Amino acid sequence: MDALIKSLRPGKPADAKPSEVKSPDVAPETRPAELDPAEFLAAAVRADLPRPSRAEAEHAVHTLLSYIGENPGREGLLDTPRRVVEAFDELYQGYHQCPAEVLDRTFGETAGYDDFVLVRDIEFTSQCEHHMMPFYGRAHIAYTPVERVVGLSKLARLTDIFARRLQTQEHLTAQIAAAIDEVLKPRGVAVLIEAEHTCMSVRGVAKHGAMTFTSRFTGMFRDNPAEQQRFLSLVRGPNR
Ligand SMILES: Nc1nc2c(ncn2[C@@H]2O[C@H](COP(=O)(O)OP(=O)(O)OP(=O)(O)O)[C@@H](O)[C@H]2O)c(=O)[nH]1
Ligand SMILES: [Zn+2]
Repeated sequence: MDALIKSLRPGKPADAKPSEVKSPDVAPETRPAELDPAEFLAAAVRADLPRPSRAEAEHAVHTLLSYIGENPGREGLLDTPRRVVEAFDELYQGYHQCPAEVLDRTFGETAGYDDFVLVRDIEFTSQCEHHMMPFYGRAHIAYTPVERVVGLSKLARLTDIFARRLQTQEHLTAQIAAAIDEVLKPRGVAVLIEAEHTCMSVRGVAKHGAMTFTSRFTGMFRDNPAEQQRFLSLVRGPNR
């Protein structure tokens, strides 16, 4: 796996802008610049980069409590900075996890299986990068394997790793598809995500129940409208 991640890091200079970095094997038009696999397939937190201490993070929560008009010294709030930082550790654990590793274990005994594999209704909760408020919903993921298949739970684990980072729904959708494409090299990937954003239901425009749909199709799903339609009808069809 290390070799895979290393092979995806084409000696990129630390200060290069993403737009200046070229992935060697992929035509530029097939993948947006921000989806450089060297960036998103490894764990995002690097041991060699300095991070604020836990005490500093708790102090920041203390400051926010004062900012909203609270008294951080009252009994009910004494442990709140610790709890909030622990909650952040949980909600943002995806920064410490490696998407490529999750897809590393594959199985070859598929009896010549040659159709797509669809895992529907993968529940997730993520945090929007604009407001740091939750958005939650379901991801539907299909891929058409070439010889080897991945464990089904790994598609859900992959979703969680990317969801447990600050995200936009579009970025989450694209990253899931790109990771599967990059590691499994399937004949195609289809990802559909439906989610409700609390930043537009409990604040701001306050529209409860508005659902956002995003999709990403690669390979045979992008090139063959019939396959795309078959995926969509299994995900959204009358048998639900
Ligand atoms: N495209 C996209 N937009 C998102 C996502 N999550 C939140 N947003 C939007 O991000 C936008 C941020 O808009 P801004 O005008 O900068 O921020 P704001 O003043 O808080 O906007 P309002 O939410 O309209 O009050 C809002 O329209 C949000 O609805 C997402 O996953 N994808
Ligand atoms: Zn938001």
